This record gives sequence, structure tokens and C-alpha cells, in this order.
Amino acid sequence: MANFGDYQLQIYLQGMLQGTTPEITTDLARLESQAAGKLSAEAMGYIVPSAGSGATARANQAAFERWRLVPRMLRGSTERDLSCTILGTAMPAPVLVAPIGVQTLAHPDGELATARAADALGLTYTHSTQASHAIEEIEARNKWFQLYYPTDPDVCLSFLQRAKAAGYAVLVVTLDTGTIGWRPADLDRGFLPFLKGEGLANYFSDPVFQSKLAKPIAEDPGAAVMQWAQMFPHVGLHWDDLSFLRDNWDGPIVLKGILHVEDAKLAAEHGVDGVIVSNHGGRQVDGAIAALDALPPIAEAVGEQLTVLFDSGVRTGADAAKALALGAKAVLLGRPLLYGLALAGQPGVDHVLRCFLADLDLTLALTSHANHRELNRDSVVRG
Ligand SMILES: Cc1cc2nc3c(=O)[nH]c(=O)nc-3n(C[C@H](O)[C@H](O)[C@H](O)COP(=O)(O)O)c2cc1C
Ligand SMILES: CC(C)CC(=O)C(=O)O
Repeated sequence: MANFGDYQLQIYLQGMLQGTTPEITTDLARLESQAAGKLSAEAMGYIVPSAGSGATARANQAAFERWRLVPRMLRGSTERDLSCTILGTAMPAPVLVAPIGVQTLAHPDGELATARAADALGLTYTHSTQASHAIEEIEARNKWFQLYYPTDPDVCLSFLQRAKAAGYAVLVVTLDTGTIGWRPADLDRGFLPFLKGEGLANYFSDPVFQSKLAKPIAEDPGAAVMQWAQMFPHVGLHWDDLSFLRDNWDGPIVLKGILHVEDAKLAAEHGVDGVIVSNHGGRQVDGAIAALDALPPIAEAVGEQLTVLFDSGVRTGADAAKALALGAKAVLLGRPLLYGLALAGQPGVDHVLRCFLADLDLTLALTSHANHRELNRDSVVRG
């Protein structure tokens, strides 16, 4: 059996024997500056910054810095087993691709490339409602669908039915984006990709959405965009609205954006299957709690009843190991994948995923863990 960490040896050997070095850095925290050379100022402004002053994004990183792994010795395994089954989906490692909208901002192949790269490694790809490619275009064995619950129930139902028909296994309902946060980098440029018609593929390909328009989209795209602008903000969404999803989606449902332990308990009471502890990478509520700080009490309160997943600020194998030790069953990778996509399309995403998996695998090997399930609260201390 091969270990994900073997990618490290492969890179060294290519350097030593063929004199070639990776075109994309192996330091995932540095990807952002490398990708800057490839992306327009507008794309960088949309992808990289966080809401407001960026305090929450900084808090995410600071929280990872505060926790420290405490390595064990002499109990490891030559072969690590990172495989797991999350909500019925078999995974080779506890790592998923986070839902990220409008990926053609980063590369013309957009979500098609990201999904293919994930699929080649057997990883699960999560498709955003705000993607640049439609639900049916994604070719991946393991795919989950992320819902931004439209205010129009007919369109909502149509999305659920399309996702089910196209083979998506799990519904991820994002709750922290009832509307778009205060994002100065975009506001200063007056730039929002959706208002240019980008990232609306799921809406524009939807027959129910189309039926609500006075004219076909090709004849009046501006009106179609404004129709989306009416349906997207949903700040009035309430716990009771989840029953509509429960009635119309027969697979697992995961709530993304949970940060308060009481909301995690309410999620359990409302019959969902999992939560993603996330602050949306700091893109929504400036000043919000670091996602990693929210994780331990939530895992403690509902970890037995619900599948607890985690994202926001995960950049290294050590970050993933810390989140797993603090109670997450798996982590979702966000911006680094988009930087890989910007730098080299599908091979760029592949490289980023392989680096991340190798780093996690080597972290387990070096801390004497045969698999990620052995990580627990004794594996970390708060510094
Ligand atoms: C450009 C961009 C677009 C995103 N689009 C979505 C989306 O459509 N749906 C969603 O639930 N989350 C979206 N997210 C949030 C990610 O799923 C994830 O929560 C976040 O990227 C994690 O933070 P990190 O990138 O700092 O690791 C987006 C993030 C970025 C950077
Ligand atoms: C605002 C959404 C439409 C997309 C998103 O989730 C994001 O940009 O963070």
C-alpha cells in the first residue's frame, strides 16, 4: 500500500535525478503570493481578502498557531490508513474539497478541473450553488451539493431534484451567507462577479428559474441577473425552513457555518446529520470567533449525535491534524485549491491536494499515529 507521504520522495527524486523542481510551491501558505502573478486584481480582490478588517481570517491563523501537537514515539506504522467513511461517502483521507463558487475567476476550466483533480484521488468534491458550471456538468464519483437556499421555494426544489438526479450524495446547506458580508476589496472596485452573470450557471440552466423570467436569458441577461439578486439574499431563513429540505432531500444534510454551541444543539434537534464548523474563511462576519476555537465545545456537545466537519484557515497537514484532534471527523480545503487552480488548472489542484495529503500523512507518521482516528485531545495542547 502506498502512503500519501510518498509524494515527498517523488519530488525529491525528480529534483535529484531529473533536475526538475515543482512549478508550484509545496508551501501551501505561500501559494497566495504565487497565484497573485496569475490572477487579475479583481479576481485576487474577490478570492483572497476576508470581510471588513480581516480580523476573523487573522484569528483563524492565530488559533492554529496557539494549538500545538504533542508527538508520540515508538508506536507508529509503516503504512498509514487515512481512509474513512463520512455520512456514507467513502474517502481515502479525511479531506474534502470545500464548496467554492465562481471558479472560472481563477481559471477557465473552473469547477470542472477542481472536480476532476479531486476525483482522480478519490476525494469528495463539493459543488457550490454559485458555481460557474452547472450541477449536471460535474464528473466525479463522490460529490456533495452545497445549497444557498433561494428565497423562491420552486427554484430551491428544482436544485434539490437536479442534484439528486445528478448523483450528489450529501446536501450541504450554508447558513452563514444569508447575504454577502462587507467586503471592502470588492466594494472599492465595485466588483461582484455574479452581477456580470458569472457564477450563475446553476440558476441560468434551471428550467424553473427560466420560467420565472419575462424574456429568455439570452434576450435580457440583465433581468436574469436581477432575478438572481432577488432570490439569493435569504437573511430571514429560519430553523423551521429546514423541514422543507428534510421533506425534499432523502440523503444526509449538513449545516455549514455553525460556530455557536447552541446552534449545534439546535441542528441536532432539527434532525440534520452533520455540521461544518466554519466562519467561511473570515469572508462573512468580521470579528467572528476563530473557527478552530469554536470546534472543541461543539464537538464535545454534539460529536456523538452529529458528524462534525471543519474548515476555515486549514493550510497545512498540522492544521488538519489539530482540527481532527479537536473533534472534527474531516476537514475541507478552501482557498489553497483555488490558488492551485489559478496557477495550473487541474494539475495545479492535483499538486495542492497531493502536497496537503502528504503533509498530513507525514505529520501522522512523525507523531507516531497509524491513522488519523488515533488523534484526540491528548494529541494537542493549547500554548
Ligand atoms: C472565492 C471563494 C468562494 C467561496 N464560495 C463559497 C460558496 O459558494 N459556498 C460556500 O458554502 N462557501 C464558499 N466559500 C467558503 C469555503 O467553502 C470555505 O468555507 C472557506 O474557503 C474556508 O476558508 P479558507 O479558504 O481560508 O480555508 C468560498 C470561499 C472562497 C475563497
Ligand atoms: C457570496 C456567495 C455568493 C459566494 C461565497 O460564498 C463567497 O464568495 O464567499
